[in-house]
Formats: sequence, structure tokens, C-alpha cells
Amino acid sequence: MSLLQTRALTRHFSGLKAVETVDFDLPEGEVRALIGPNGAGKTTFVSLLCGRIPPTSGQVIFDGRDISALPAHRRINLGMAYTFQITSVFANLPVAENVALAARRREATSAGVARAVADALERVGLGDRGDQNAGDLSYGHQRLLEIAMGLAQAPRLLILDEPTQGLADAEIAAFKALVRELASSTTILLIEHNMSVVMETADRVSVLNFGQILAEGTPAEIRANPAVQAAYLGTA
Ligand SMILES: Nc1ncnc2c1ncn2[C@@H]1O[C@H](COP(=O)(O)OP(=O)(O)OP(=O)(O)O)[C@@H](O)[C@H]1O
Repeated sequence: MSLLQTRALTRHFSGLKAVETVDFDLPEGEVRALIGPNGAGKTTFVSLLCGRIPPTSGQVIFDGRDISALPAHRRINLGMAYTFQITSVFANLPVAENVALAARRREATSAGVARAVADALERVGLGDRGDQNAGDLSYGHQRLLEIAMGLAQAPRLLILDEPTQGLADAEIAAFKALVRELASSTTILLIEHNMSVVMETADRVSVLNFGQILAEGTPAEIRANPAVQAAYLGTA
């Protein structure tokens, strides 16, 4: 059963078809990568899923329910968590407090919050950094902190927008392992430019091009798809 669906989802910006009649299905438990050339509409698509911007037309359906008209915070409460390209940690707060802010959206008791914080930091490998100011973490660790903030909300769907951008090679290798571990407990939608991350973590891949789904398949199928290769070469 699909955890997330879109039906004819469309967003225009004064004539520009950033997302155009997209039908998308993400089954529960899957790691799905969303790829596409620059300007293909990936961030716009994710913004529509999260409720950051309204669609021009079409529907977003989460767990069988039409959430197209729900504001972003209500979607978070239903179990959607996301991190965005630009880091959004509170630099002057300790790492643990950043995660606690996210955990309090779901946990009512201070013991529950403390447990959720410790668990989320442990899972991303920042278990010993809780007292440090978030702004003192390396860039790569700040990205992991953002993922921990998402995890602390015990999401059913975790959306990661270019999580490996700006990471060092060793950090990217660790990230691949982290995604596999996270996949045991949550469905993941990964917007990613790094093809080795896509190939090694995704169960399936959706390719956006000019706001439309150009292809869907396993990583191997997508790699071998001539239309996808042409889109990346700018000739499609
Ligand atoms: N707020 C906006 N106003 C006008 N045009 C926009 C707006 N947001 C995005 N666009 C346009 O919509 C198209 C899709 O942009 P989007 O950022 O979704 O692509 P993307 O696939 O995420 O690209 P990238 O990989 O470079 O992040 C682009 O042509 C972009 O210029």
C-alpha cells in the first residue's frame, strides 16, 4: 500500500511548468531516490509534498488521506519529516536541545523527549555531542543533526533534500550506511545528485525532467535508460 501518492500534482510559476501532472506512488518501507537535472522541479515537488507551497492543481495523498489542503505543521503531525538543502539548525543552542525542539512535537513528557533525543542522536552517530553548541559542529555533522531532528519526530516518511551536498567522501560513505539503517524503521524519499549514493541506497528511482516523471525503476534500470542518459546530457 502506498504511504504517499500524488495525483496530477501541478505547480506553475507564472507560466513556467515547474511540476506538471505528476502521478507518484511511494510504497511503505521503500527507499526512493528522486533525481533529475538542475531545475527539473525536485525541490518544488518536495515543497508541494510538505505543504510549503500550495499546488496549482492536483492532490497529495498520505496514508490514504487527501492532505492537499493541510498546512505544513499538520503534515508533520501526521508523520512527515523533512530536511532541506539549507541547514536549519539553531547554532546557539546545544545539539541535544535542537533535537528536543523537534521531539516535543510528538513527545508529551520530558522523559519521552529525553529518550527520543538520545535515541535519535545515537542513530546518526552524534551520541557524544549532545552538549556541544550546534554551531560548533562541522558542516557534515550539522547535516546529521538535521536528520536526527527529523528522526526525533518518529516519522513514517522522511524526506531528505540533497543530504550529501557539501559532505566529504568519508562522510558520504557513512551517510549511505545511515540510510540503510534508517530504512528499517521509516520510508525514505531522497533527493540526491550523487549517483553513487542513489545507486547504493535506493530501492527504486524516479527521474524528473521538465517537471514530469521521465522514468521510474531500479537503480540499474535507470542507469541503463537512454532517455535518462539523454536528459542528463541536455539533449532530451
Ligand atoms: N518561487 C519560484 N518562483 C519562480 N520560479 C521558480 C520558483 N521556484 C522554482 N522555480 C522554477 O521552477 C523550476 C524548478 O525548480 P526546482 O528548484 O524545483 O528544481 P530542482 O530540480 O530542485 O533544481 P536543483 O537540482 O537545481 O535544486 C526552475 O525553472 C525554477 O527556476
